[in-house]
Amino acid sequence: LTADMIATGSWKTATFKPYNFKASGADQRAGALHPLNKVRAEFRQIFFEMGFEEMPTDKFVESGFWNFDVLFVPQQHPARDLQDTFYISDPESADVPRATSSEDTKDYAVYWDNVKAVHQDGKYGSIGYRYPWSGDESLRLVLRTHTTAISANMLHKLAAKRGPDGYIPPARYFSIDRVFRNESVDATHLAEFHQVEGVIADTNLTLGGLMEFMDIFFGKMGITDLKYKPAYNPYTEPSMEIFSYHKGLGKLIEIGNSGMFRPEMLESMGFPKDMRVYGWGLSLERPTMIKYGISNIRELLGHKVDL
Ligand SMILES: COC[C@@H]1[C@H](c2ccc(C#Cc3ccccc3)cc2)[C@@H]2CN(C(=O)Nc3ccc(OC4CC4)cc3)C[C@@H](O)[C@@H](O)CN12
Repeated sequence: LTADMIATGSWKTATFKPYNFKASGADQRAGALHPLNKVRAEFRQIFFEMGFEEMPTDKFVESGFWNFDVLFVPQQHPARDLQDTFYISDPESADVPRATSSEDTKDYAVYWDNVKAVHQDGKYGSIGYRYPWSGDESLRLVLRTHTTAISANMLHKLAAKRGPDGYIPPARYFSIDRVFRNESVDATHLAEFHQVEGVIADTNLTLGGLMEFMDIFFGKMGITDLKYKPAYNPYTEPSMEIFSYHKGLGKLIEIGNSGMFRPEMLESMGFPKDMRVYGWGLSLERPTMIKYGISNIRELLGHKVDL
């Protein structure tokens, strides 16, 4: 039946086959939520219900100062080499760190000097790395290699806050966003991935408390029976790799990494010696690939082409 048949009246003499009301409709190319966004929403829900505040992660480009130096990562560390980190050629360098809003009352010159001192000469009881710390190196621009750069920026601001009791208020921050590593690409690794990171700042925090919190946090994702293995990060001491036995895969798998941020990082920011900060991280891609049975990480990118 066409518009023309109706207009000319020819429909009156035409023969039509009977309607098949049982016929299925045409394939509707309906949209669907991206698996990464579905897993991201699950993590965000868990963070929010556990009292975490989401960090602003809309800065992919960071200075070496925020991405490495404030985290007590020495300027000779291999993670800072070209084969691990994407450096930006234009602009050539970042501005020196400064307050970016009127309510930011931190003295960035003092912070800069503290970071330089703790690397170069040691400070706060640490012997430091004892090398000539370079301000120019610190101002080189990189694609952030981890969201811990933002965690450091948020913790630095927290150190200036005071609660009604006159002390720095406890805080819980999280972020889930893209990070960039100049790594060789394979079926499970791309030059970028989404890092999930949480930090908890408070007094009387212990390593046992971190393990207990990890059990609860990952338990909410159905990841149980965690095992902890001593590890090393320049910015956390002690550090632990987190493992879990995955029944589906029939093996122990690495779930993430965690630790207590070092005093060289926290006291440089102005935190008192009794303030501790938990940090932990994992990727969004790994749980998503396992949950949705995706074997090649490229399936998480771009259009899914039906072959
Ligand atoms: C360069 O690779 C880094 C990435 C990524 C990672 C590792 C560490 C951190 C961190 C951190 C940190 C530590 C201390 C303080 C602050 C942040 C963040 C991301 C994953 C971390 N990993 C990872 O996600 N593994 C994982 C996580 C969940 C999961 O769920 C399954 C349903 C059951 C399965 C696996 C471990 C490995 O995949 C590892 O090979 C790759 N890691």
